[in-house]
Amino acid sequence: MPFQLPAEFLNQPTPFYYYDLDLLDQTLSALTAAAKPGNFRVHYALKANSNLLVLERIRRAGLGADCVSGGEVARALEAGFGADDVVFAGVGKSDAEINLALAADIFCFNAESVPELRVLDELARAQGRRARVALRINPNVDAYTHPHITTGLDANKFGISLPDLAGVLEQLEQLPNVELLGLHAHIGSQITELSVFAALSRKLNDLQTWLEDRGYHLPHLNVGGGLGISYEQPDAYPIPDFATYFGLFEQHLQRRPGQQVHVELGRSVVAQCGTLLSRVLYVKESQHTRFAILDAGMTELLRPALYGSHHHIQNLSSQRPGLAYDVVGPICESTDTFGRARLLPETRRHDLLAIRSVGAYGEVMSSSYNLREKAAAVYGSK
Ligand SMILES: Cc1ncc(COP(=O)(O)O)c(C=O)c1O
Ligand SMILES: N[C@@H](CCCC[NH3+])C(=O)O
Repeated sequence: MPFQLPAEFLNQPTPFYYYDLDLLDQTLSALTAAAKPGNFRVHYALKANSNLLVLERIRRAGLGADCVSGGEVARALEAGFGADDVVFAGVGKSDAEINLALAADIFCFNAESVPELRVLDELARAQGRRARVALRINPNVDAYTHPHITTGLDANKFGISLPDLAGVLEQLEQLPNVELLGLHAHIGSQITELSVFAALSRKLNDLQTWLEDRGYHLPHLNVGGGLGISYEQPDAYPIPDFATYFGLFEQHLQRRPGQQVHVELGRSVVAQCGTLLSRVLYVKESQHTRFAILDAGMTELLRPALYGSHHHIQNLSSQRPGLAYDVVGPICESTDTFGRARLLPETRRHDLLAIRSVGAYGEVMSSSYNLREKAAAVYGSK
């Protein structure tokens, strides 16, 4: 079914974000069925979308929270996630953020370097606590995704590279206020070549054997997130292929007896339930190009400007014959473009356009550049 905006929102001032909470619930049901409760512990990555109404649905579905800042840890707790369901990742955690998470007694820090482990040890001692950690390793596995959102290659800033791991474990022995719970890896986002998760599993299997040879038996293994969605055909594929994703880990990851496997999915949970609604301000015909100039821009949705990413665009007001448009925003930047030569029904001033698949990394990445006001969010549910 192509996207339809519920009638109650037709007069809502644009631009605004619309979230289909029913689709979110259906996505969560598919996810939890595929994760077979007990087989995987799923932490939702708040960085994708941290709206409280969205978070509450996710929490009710039984997911934990994966946070990447003190603000996200605080938001997760506010949304009712239990501290023992919160993990805190990030290559540059500040002392204040670590202190907040320690005081809340969160489940685990995904730690990425020896300097960070030392600070965790020191701050935990000062609070009279122990910091539980998983070591984020950089497995050097290519995720075959956009280079800007690949995180698990040697060239990326994330994680501990494998040749350094022995040294890190040695240092860890000197840190009495840090407790090693497990390993963590995240190789990238918007992954559609799913065989990379089999490659990641094989790397982790080898690593576990290497660790066991040195006497380490770790109760937790976190394989990160990254499952991609269909930006091209959101109506044909509204719910990502969770069954294949979890199936690959079931098949290839050698889980040790009693070991808990964690995943941190963001985009695949929320992307398809969000739509950005915008009205056409002007249609401008230049020598070579026909522009549809919208009242939404890169301030509301940065992904096309940042990564050249594709979002499906629909004109909800017009059934007229099609024409090609460059769909652009009002911001004073040439990259403020949502799509080039897009075929749309003939488009006129005040037509309502829907930019699809923006529930993840949409509203959270908005800015006030050009002193723009933040777009509203509205929620639909039958
Ligand atoms: C460490 C970490 N975990 C989880 C995620 C969530 O990834 P995704 O939204 O692709 O599922 C990200 C983002 O790429 C990340 O950097
Ligand atoms: N913000 C990115 C993904 C980065 C994920 C976080 N490591 C996107 O819009 O696709």
